[in-house]
Amino acid sequence: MSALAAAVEPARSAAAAVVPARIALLGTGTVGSAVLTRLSAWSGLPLGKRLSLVHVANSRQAASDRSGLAPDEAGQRLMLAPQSSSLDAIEAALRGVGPRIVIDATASEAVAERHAHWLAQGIHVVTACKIGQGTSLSRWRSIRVAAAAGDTGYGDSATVGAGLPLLRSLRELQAGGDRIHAIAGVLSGSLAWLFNHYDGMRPFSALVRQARDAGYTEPDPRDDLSGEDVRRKLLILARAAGVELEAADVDVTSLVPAELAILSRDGVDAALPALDAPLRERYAAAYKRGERLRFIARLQDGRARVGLESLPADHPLAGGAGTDNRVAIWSDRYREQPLLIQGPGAGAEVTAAGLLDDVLRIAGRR
Ligand SMILES: NC(=O)C1=CN([C@@H]2O[C@H](COP(=O)(O)OP(=O)(O)OC[C@H]3O[C@@H](n4cnc5c(N)ncnc54)[C@H](OP(=O)(O)O)[C@@H]3O)[C@@H](O)[C@H]2O)C=CC1
Ligand SMILES: N[C@@H](CC=O)C(=O)O
Repeated sequence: MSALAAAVEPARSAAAAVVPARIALLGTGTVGSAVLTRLSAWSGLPLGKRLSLVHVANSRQAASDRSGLAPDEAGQRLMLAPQSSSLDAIEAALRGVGPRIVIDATASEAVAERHAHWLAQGIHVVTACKIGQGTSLSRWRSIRVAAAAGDTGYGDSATVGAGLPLLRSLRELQAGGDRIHAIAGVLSGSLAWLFNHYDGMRPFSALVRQARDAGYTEPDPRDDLSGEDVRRKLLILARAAGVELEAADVDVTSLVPAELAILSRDGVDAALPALDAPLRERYAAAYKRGERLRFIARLQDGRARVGLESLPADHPLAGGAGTDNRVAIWSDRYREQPLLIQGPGAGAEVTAAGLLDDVLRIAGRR
């Protein structure tokens, strides 16, 4: 063996000896399916060898295999699975050597309620769901306490900006000694898409259906239209910036008329046209002034608000296309001109990529 080969060999066998992280994926809808697609593209590649999918579940069924489920067969295995879905089954399914990671690709309160428990048990959590960190302050605190107690990671990149480097930038600025002064911007991918496409001619409700079918909205699009999804994202950003707000501290102006808000989920689609007349009026008024409608979140001096604003066409927050989020951050070093972060803020592929970035970061923590 040459000297070079002898030097390379131990490094190779150390890499080969890396124990893959064991993954439980919860949710196989828009985002969960894209996670499976991305994982299956890594089959046989070095990235894929670092991860072993041992459990997949939706709200109805679950499939587990300690030796690993092939991601491209997981959907089929789930359909044929005799096991009904239970959050109690996850710890047993993840048992074994190597880091254990739950990926939460649901919008489920019950799953979010378990985050702290898993973290305290030594199971890392990576989530696209904002309910864990973006609702009550007590739940946000319990997640942080549990992660410290369990020495576990909480991957939240996908919760705001669908994986855009927003939370990461806030944390890095503070780690570098900056205080965060203010945050303002478009935090909803679906509302960005809607107001980038709405021209006052087509009914707004038809666009909402299109955004839902493209996978940009929450499972219930009223969670976007009411501003609730943006409230959660602003709370996550604010708390990460050291401003520990309660949900009620955010002043939210909803786009959902009362007659739509009171319906059960089954009745929503048929009632969406209730949005059309009020939004046509808002659009016409903005158009007359040469302005653009944008759904904006603002945090400044401990005050937070979320709602539709009419902005001059050349306003820094009026730009962007498609589902673009566009967020300005003012801090000690970005005092006059803010740091501006822009990019797609919704969609299955970017969100799945954001989730798996966090998974790989955590799996590499050893
Ligand atoms: N869509 C996007 O662009 C983005 C979404 N997100 C977040 O990702 C999450 C998922 O969104 P999306 O994929 O669009 O939603 P979907 O409605 O398409 O999928 C949700 C999935 O969660 C499953 N589920 C519900 N409860 C449970 C449970 N107790 N155990 C296991 N699985 C469960 C559902 O099961 P079943 O199929 O049986 O109903 C479904 O498969 C949401 O929290 C959303 O806010 C974040 C960033 C971007
Ligand atoms: N429904 C959300 C999806 C991403 O979080 C949005 O529209 O931004």
